[in-house]
This record gives sequence, C-alpha cells and structure tokens, in this order.
Amino acid sequence: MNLQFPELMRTQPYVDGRWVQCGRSFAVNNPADGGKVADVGDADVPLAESALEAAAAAFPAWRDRTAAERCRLLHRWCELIVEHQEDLALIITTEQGKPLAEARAELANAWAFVEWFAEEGKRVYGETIPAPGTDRRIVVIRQPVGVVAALTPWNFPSSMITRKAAPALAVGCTFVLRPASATPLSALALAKLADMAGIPAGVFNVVPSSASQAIGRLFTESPRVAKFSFTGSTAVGRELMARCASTVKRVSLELGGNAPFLVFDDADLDAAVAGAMASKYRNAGQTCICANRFFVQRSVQDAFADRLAAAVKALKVGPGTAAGVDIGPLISTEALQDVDALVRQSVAAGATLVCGGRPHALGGTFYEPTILKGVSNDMPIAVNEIFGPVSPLIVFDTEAEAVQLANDTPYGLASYCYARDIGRIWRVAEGLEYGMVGINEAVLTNASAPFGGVKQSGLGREGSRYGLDEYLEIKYLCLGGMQQ
Ligand SMILES: NC(=O)C1=CN([C@@H]2O[C@H](COP(=O)(O)OP(=O)(O)OC[C@H]3O[C@@H](n4cnc5c(N)ncnc54)[C@H](OP(=O)(O)O)[C@@H]3O)[C@@H](O)[C@H]2O)C=CC1
Ligand SMILES: O=C(O)CCCC(=O)O
Repeated sequence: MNLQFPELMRTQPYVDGRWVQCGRSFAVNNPADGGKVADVGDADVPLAESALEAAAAAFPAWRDRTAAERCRLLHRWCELIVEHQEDLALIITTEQGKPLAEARAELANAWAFVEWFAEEGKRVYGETIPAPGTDRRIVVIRQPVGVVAALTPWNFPSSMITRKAAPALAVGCTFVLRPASATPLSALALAKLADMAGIPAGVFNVVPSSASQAIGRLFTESPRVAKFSFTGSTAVGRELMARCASTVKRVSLELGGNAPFLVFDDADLDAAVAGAMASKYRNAGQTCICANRFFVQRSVQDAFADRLAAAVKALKVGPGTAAGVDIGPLISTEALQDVDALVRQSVAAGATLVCGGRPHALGGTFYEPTILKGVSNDMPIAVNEIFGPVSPLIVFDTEAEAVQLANDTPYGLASYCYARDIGRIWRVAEGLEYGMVGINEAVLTNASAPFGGVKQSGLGREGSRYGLDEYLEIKYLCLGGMQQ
C-alpha cells in the first residue's frame, strides 16, 4: 500500500497509549486478489483484559474533564481523519474491497460522526421535575456509563467504529474495541490518529484478535465493562446479548436486516431505480440496510425490471482501486459461496434470472451483479440476509399485501417505499415494522439521524442525539429538607 503518511499503517494492538508487541500474529488479506496486506499482532485475552483495565483506570480523569475539553480533542481527531482521508480510504479498500469512491464516502461518514458528537457532547443536559411536596426538589443528571467494549464488523471498517466511539468519548466514557479480524488496519489507523490528536492513554484502545469468541466472552462477561456495543449478524448478537445477562450490562446491538424495497404503481420509476442501485449494489450488497427484497406492484413490474437491468448491466466489476469500478469483490470465499447458493436455490425453486447469477469471470470472490424475477417471499433468498449484489423481485397487487409481505420477517432494520400518493406513503410508513423507512430515498445513513432497528435487528440507536443516550446513565437526585 502506497500511503502518503506511512505511519498510518499500524500492525500492533494499541493499549493504554502504547503499541504492544505480540508473540503471535494473523494475516490480513486483500479480498481483490487474496494477497497478504499485513501481519497484525494477535491480541490474546490477557492483553484485552489489560486494555479493559487501562480503560477503567483512565475513566475517572476523562469523565471529569469538561465536555468542552473532551470535544476539542474529538474535533482534533476529526481534523486528522479529514487530513488523512485519502490514505484511510486506501486502507479500507485494500482490506475490505469496496471501490475507492465508496471508501471515501465511508470516510466522510466516519469523520462526520466524530464531528457531530464533538458538538453534541456539549449538550448533555439534565432536568428538574416538579416534586410532589414543597419540601423537596427533583433533579435529573446524566452521567457516562463507564468503560465501553465494542465489537465491529468488516463491511464498514471505519464508520462502524466512529459512530460508537465518538459518542462514548464525547460524554466521558472510555473505549476498548475489537475490530473484525478481516479489517483491523482501519481501526489501528484511527487509533494512530486518536493518539496524534492527544486523546489520553487508556481512553481509546484497539485489540485486533483472531480469537473472536474468547474476546467476545471477555467483553460481555467482564464486570469492568459497563456497556457492550456490537454490530454484526443477528445470530452472533443474540449469543452475545445472552452473555451480557451475567453482569446485567447495558447493550446496544446493530444486527442483520432484511430490508423490503416497495415500488408502487404511482412511483417515479427512474427515482426508484436510482434508489435501488444505491441501496442494493453499494458495497457489493454487503450492507445491513441494503434492499434485500424488492416488492414491485404488478402493473410496473416489467418496466421496473427492465430499467433496473439496464442500470445493473452497466456496472463495472473489478478491484476497488481500479478506475471506474462500481462493484468490488465479496469479503471471502465463504461469502461468495453463500450468495451463489441462494441464487441457485431460487432458480431451482422457479425464479428466473434477468441478469448475472454466477461468480464473475474475474474469479476470486467477484460475483456478477444479479437480478432475479419471480421470487416469492418464502424462498431462502427472501428469508435470509443475502449480503451480495443480488436483487430478488417479488410482485404484489395491493398496498395491504405489500406491507404484510414486507413485515413477514423477524428483522426490522431498514425499509424503503417509492410512491407519490401522500396518503399511501403515510399509511405504508406507519405500517412498516422497521426502525428506518426511506421514502423516495435510499441513502439513510448520516450522523444526525438515529440509525437502528426493531425486532431481531437490534437494540438502541446510533447517530443523532439519541446516540448519546446509549452511553449515559440517568441519575435522579432528590433534594430534601427544603422547607424554611
Ligand atoms: N449488521 C451488519 O452490519 C452486519 C451483518 N452481517 C451479517 O452476518 C453475516 C455473516 O457475517 P460475519 O462477518 O460473519 O458477521 P458476524 O456477526 O459473524 O461478525 C461480526 C463481528 O463479530 C465478530 N464475531 C463473530 N462471531 C463472534 C462470536 N461468537 N463472539 C464474538 N465475536 C464474534 C466478528 O469477528 P471476525 O470477523 O473476526 O469473525 C466480527 O467482528 C453476513 O453475511 C451478514 O448477513 C455481517 C456483518 C455486519
Ligand atoms: O451495514 C451496516 O452495518 C451499516 C451501514 C452503514 C452505511 O449505510 O453507511
């Protein structure tokens, strides 16, 4: 990797303000060609435990700084991320695979979370409440929960970190992160910049590790951790949440999705196709909010499919660093096999391919951008999170049927509705059992909006002023003896 600032290429865990030499390492590979990018120090449980200790030791002093002081450091961190965004984008593309343009967009989101919470961290207000008697006063204050431990996924190696760490640090919590083993380099580069920004030792720690289960057990069961935050699959999130019960930890979970994308007969079809492309094919479909099922009203199904197919066929597949590439590789061979199996099962069950439908001629983990028609809501491809560049089209007749089919899943993260009738839009938006509804819009993520799901898609919200609440405890002060 040819970085302008080579110091960003860190390969050791960052604990208590120091880069720690490890006895063992694990390889980070470039999904575009399978080549090794780096060997990264493999943090074991004792090292992760020492990171929790460091975070616990750093907590009182960090908590007791003024919000303005903490936020100034976060602003500095943000400035450094902006200054080094080209290098950081290259690191994302190299370890994760997405096209450079998308890596830059992820970076813009990543620093926007830091900037936004550097501002909002100054607004942790309390409250006074009228008391039932004249002899007392009720006051509510909000305080940082303490040490936060987080596990993040590989699909957004930078922004999934800053949207947890920035609010936590802004309100006075300290933070220990274990990034996905496929993408630790972005996390370590962010740690380098946090260090350069002057964020004190122990406040932000990163422990890359190949031992996901052992570190997960430590983070969820350690009494030192006050709050556990996870982004990843529902299956793993469910297991980790159960472990948190042993210490009754506060938990935030951003889990899997099965986003419905509803296209009604009054929709602006060009807008719907543009939204479908942005939602489905970004990050090669490896996004928890990407459209997973397209429900298209019968009278517009052919027009929508034809226009979508024209756009999909124009997508350029290739390594994320190559000019003009729209779709990079999938993260791993297993991911490619899973996506291909879902497509094959659908075809065997009666769906038809409009385009794509197999591993790409480039080989490796590249997959053809695909559209399937004649899918039904009970096929495995509609029941499971696809996490690949495949659009299954399901036809519907009535509004009620569309909402019923859309809600027929245990997931409830993002959903999308394209229509023009305002009554219909309102009814559908209210009826969708999802944490987020894109209405004639498919780009939902930004720092000022509350991102999160209902049902088995998770607990809590990230981004927006609600994102601060995840890291704050409410304390009620009852002042008695107030009578003269
Ligand atoms: N909501 C979302 O944003 C995401 C959803 N997914 C969904 O999950 C599917 C599988 O992807 P995958 O990356 O395997 O997602 P996982 O849920 O398995 O992984 C997410 C994170 O959790 C870690 N992890 C995995 N298993 C455990 C465990 N038992 N204890 C503690 N930590 C664990 C992973 O580490 P490591 O990477 O080292 O295994 C990674 O850091 C995808 O196809 C997609 O459907 C995946 C990623 C993000
Ligand atoms: O897939 C996710 O887990 C989050 C999506 C982030 C984004 O939309 O930028």
